[in-house]
This record gives sequence, structure tokens and C-alpha cells, in this order.
Amino acid sequence: MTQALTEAPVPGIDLKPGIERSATACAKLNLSLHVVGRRADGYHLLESLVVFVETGDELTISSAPADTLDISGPFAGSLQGGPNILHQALTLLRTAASQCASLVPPLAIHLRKNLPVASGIGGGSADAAALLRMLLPGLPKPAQIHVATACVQLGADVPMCLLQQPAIARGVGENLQPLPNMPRLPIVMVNPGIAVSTPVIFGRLEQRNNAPMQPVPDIGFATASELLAFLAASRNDLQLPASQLAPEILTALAALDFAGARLSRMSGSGATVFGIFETGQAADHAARTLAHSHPAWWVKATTTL
Ligand SMILES: C[C@@](CO)(OP(=O)(O)O)[C@H](O)COP(=O)(O)OP(=O)(O)OC[C@H]1O[C@@H](n2ccc(N)nc2=O)[C@H](O)[C@@H]1O
Ligand SMILES: Nc1ncnc2c1ncn2[C@@H]1O[C@H](COP(=O)(O)OP(=O)(O)O)[C@@H](O)[C@H]1O
Repeated sequence: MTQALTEAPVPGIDLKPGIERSATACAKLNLSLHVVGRRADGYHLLESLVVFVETGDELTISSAPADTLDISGPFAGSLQGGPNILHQALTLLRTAASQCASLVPPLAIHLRKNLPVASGIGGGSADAAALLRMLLPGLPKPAQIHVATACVQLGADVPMCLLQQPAIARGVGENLQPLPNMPRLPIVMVNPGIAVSTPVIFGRLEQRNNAPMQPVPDIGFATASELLAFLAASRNDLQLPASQLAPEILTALAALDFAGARLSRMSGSGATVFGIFETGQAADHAARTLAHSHPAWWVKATTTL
């Protein structure tokens, strides 16, 4: 039975004037990404092991007389002027809460853009998901469910970023199986300073019906070695088309290997690549070395959630 939105119990969120709420929009990593088919609408069917890392954008909201969005941080310049996914996320929330518009009041949003834009780590999707996570608890249950289902329309990566937990993603990315066990991995992320367009990379795929991922144990992985053995038998099918377009991706992967990564791979449609290291100390050391030898690269040592 569908419950009228206005009748549902509303926990409400405290957004009185002067009160700010903050959230980290954690970067996503596709540890593996198999393209296994294509839908009639052109979207590709994926099988991907996704995790999130501590590094992310920072989002702060407070109630205001009218909606505003200001952006700071090292990658703010990449976002000036264009439409921002945060506005689409607000529209989705307000549509879902249409019978009680006051639940999503006008907001002053501040985004500190720490993540490189169009880089395969889901930055925009993570921002939208962080905003949804902050505001959803104030909506009635049916509206929450509507938003959780409809948020894939903002971007195929938004549902996984809303979950922000290790998961297997299938479908176009919306069909999520959370993994209860996942070792925390020391990671170095490297972006060689190139933005690549997701649709362009999908469009360059030569093969769209690739072999699926091996089955993942329902429980997930108990140790890093178990996970690494699984990853060694998996791929990112977008890595070849992306590195043909941007050969710097191969340079960055080779640099991570040389710096001691146990496994290096591209995330999403690139161009960000990641290395998995034995220890946090090894990751920190590799990140310092890579940043020193390649000052134009974005290099970040971090840990998976
Ligand atoms: C490749 C992935 C892997 O997680 O990550 P990113 O590289 O974006 O981080 C995602 O599938 C990207 O998700 P997202 O960036 O949210 O995609 P969307 O905005 O929905 O789609 C942008 C375009 O990418 C293509 N697209 C996207 C997802 C998908 N499963 N198949 C596709 O073919 C479509 O051409 C679409 O028009
Ligand atoms: N808040 C946002 N952060 C990043 N990109 C955004 C945002 N809003 C809109 N975009 C647009 O979304 C596109 C994809 O960016 P992003 O989400 O960073 O890519 P990816 O998923 O490959 O990391 C870019 O072209 C960018 O202009």
C-alpha cells in the first residue's frame, strides 16, 4: 500500500539558521570493471567490484533565503559555469518531497572540490550522493525510497556512492550487492592531469560482451591476499580504450608498479589509476616519491573504507 507522503512519520533534520551540516563525498574506486553487454538505450552492462576511500570532496550545507552553491578547493576551477549535479540532486529531493516542500528548504551549499573532475573516481556522483545522504533522513519513508530508486537518473554511479560501502555493482551500476567483509587497503591514487569523458571511453570499446567477473564470495574477502588473488584474475575493460586515448595512463600505471604497488589498475573510465600497497607506510612513501618525480600529477595516499 502506498502511504501518502504527508502522513508518514518525519524524523526531520535540524537545519535551523546558523546550523551547518557537513559530509565527505568519498572517492569511488572500481577495483575491477567488466563490460558484459549493452542495453537497448546504449548504456553498458557492468560487473564491478567497487570500494570507497577516505579521500573525498567536502560538502557543507545550511539553510538560507535562497539556494546558493559556492565551490572552493584545488579543482574548483574545473567546475565554474557548467551545470552542477548538486542542483539536479536537489531537484530530485524536492520532487520526491513535493507534498512537504519545507523538508528541503533553500540551501547554501559549499563544495570543497578536492577530487579531479571527470577522472573515473565518481566525484560528481559522490557529491550528489553526499547531499542526498544528508537530506534523506528528513524525508518521509516513501520519498526516501523514491529517491534511492530514482537517483540512478542523476548518474549510473550515484546509487553506489549513496551506499558508500564495498559492493558488487551490476546492471548499469544500480544493482548493488554490499560485501560485508573487505580488508582495508593502503592505496595510492594518481591522476596524470587529464580529464577523460566517460561516454567517449565507452564509445571506443571494441568488445562489449566480455567475460564476466569470477563469482565473489557472498561474505566478501577476509584478507588482502585473498582479494588480490581475485583481482589478479579480473580486469578493467575500459583501461585499453582509455589508455589508447591518453597514453599517460600507462605511464602512471608503470610508475605505481615501480614504486612497489602489489597491483595497479585504472578506475572507472579513467584517467585516475590506483595502486594497492602492502602497508600505509609504503603507500605514503610511494606517494611522496611519485609527487616529487611528477609534479604535474595529482597523487594521493589514502585507505579504503
Ligand atoms: C564508468 C563508471 C564506472 O563506475 O565510472 P566513472 O568513470 O564515471 O567514474 C560509471 O559506469 C559511469 O557512471 P556515471 O559517470 O555516473 O555515468 P552517467 O553520467 O550515467 O553516464 C555518462 C555516459 O556514460 C555512458 N555509460 C555510463 C554508464 C554505463 N553503465 N554505461 C554507459 O554507457 C553513457 O554513454 C552515458 O551517457
Ligand atoms: N559536483 C561535480 N563534481 C564533478 N563533476 C561534476 C559536478 N557536477 C557536474 N559535473 C560534471 O560531471 C562530469 C563528470 O565528472 P565526474 O563525476 O568528476 O566524473 P567521473 O565519474 O569520471 O569521476 C564532468 O564533466 C563535470 O563537469
